[in-house]
Amino acid sequence: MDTRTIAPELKVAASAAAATRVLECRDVERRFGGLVAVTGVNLHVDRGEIFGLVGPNGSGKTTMTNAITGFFPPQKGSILLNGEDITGLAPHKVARRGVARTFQNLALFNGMSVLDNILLGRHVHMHPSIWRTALYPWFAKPEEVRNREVVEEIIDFMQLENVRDEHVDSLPLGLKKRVELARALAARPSFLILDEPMAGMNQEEKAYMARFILDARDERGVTVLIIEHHMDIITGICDRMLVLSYGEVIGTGIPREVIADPRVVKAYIGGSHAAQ
Ligand SMILES: Nc1ncnc2c1ncn2[C@@H]1O[C@H](COP(=O)(O)OP(=O)(O)OP(=O)(O)O)[C@@H](O)[C@H]1O
Repeated sequence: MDTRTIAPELKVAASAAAATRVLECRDVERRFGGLVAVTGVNLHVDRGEIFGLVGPNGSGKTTMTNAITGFFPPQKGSILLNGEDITGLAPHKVARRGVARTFQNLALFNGMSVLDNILLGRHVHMHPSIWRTALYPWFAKPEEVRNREVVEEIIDFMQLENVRDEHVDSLPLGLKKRVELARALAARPSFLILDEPMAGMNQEEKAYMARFILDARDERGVTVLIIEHHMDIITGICDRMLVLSYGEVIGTGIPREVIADPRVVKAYIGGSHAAQ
């Protein structure tokens, strides 16, 4: 396209949109053997948004997060983070660009304390090599102090003071999920992907978790993509949402409008998850 034909005000608007766009997925497709897990998925998440990704079981939600974070890159399409193409970048490199995630199934280290689990979230910021640290330990000292400071601040933010020295395996599910969120936040991400952070929680635990997610956005400036089956949470905290069904987008926009869309209602009633 000849850009000279585009009106200046449109160019300004386009560059402003690009500046606020944290994540953009363009025409993403991922297959596993003959199975098309997701295809033709376009989505974007703007800075400061909480964006909901929903859909019945097997609709491709985790596949999308794995494509974004580099675990299973797309075979077609592209993924842009802050305007830069990160398609196919290794997971640790995506993490270094400020992306953190939690997992659908808890990925905590059971034999370790809450504090040590959260400290592991700092690994993306640990620079000295093992050899340098072993030979010249004073290099590592300031960094270790800094990591401890960050972790203490996160423990305070996530209200985990009372259980900081407990082994994570002794904690109830709601607290384990909170520790996982704390570990992700310890990386000081600018973009956070939460895969079913409230699965298995009771109403009170869900309300707490929703509060922490909102605070992470409001007080720490974190942009959030959340996969969640609880529709009350999606409508309660998400600015926008997108619905997948059989790997394709069937609805996107403001939650209260999207959940009223007949295609979305049908997908949920036909799927194994009823809208809750
Ligand atoms: N690593 C993999 N190897 C093979 N098939 C996979 C893999 N990951 C996902 N799939 C398949 O891709 C499809 C989409 O799965 P995905 O886990 O992305 O769905 P989902 O929406 O996250 O489901 P759920 O809500 O149950 O977590 C499914 O048919 C699944 O079996």
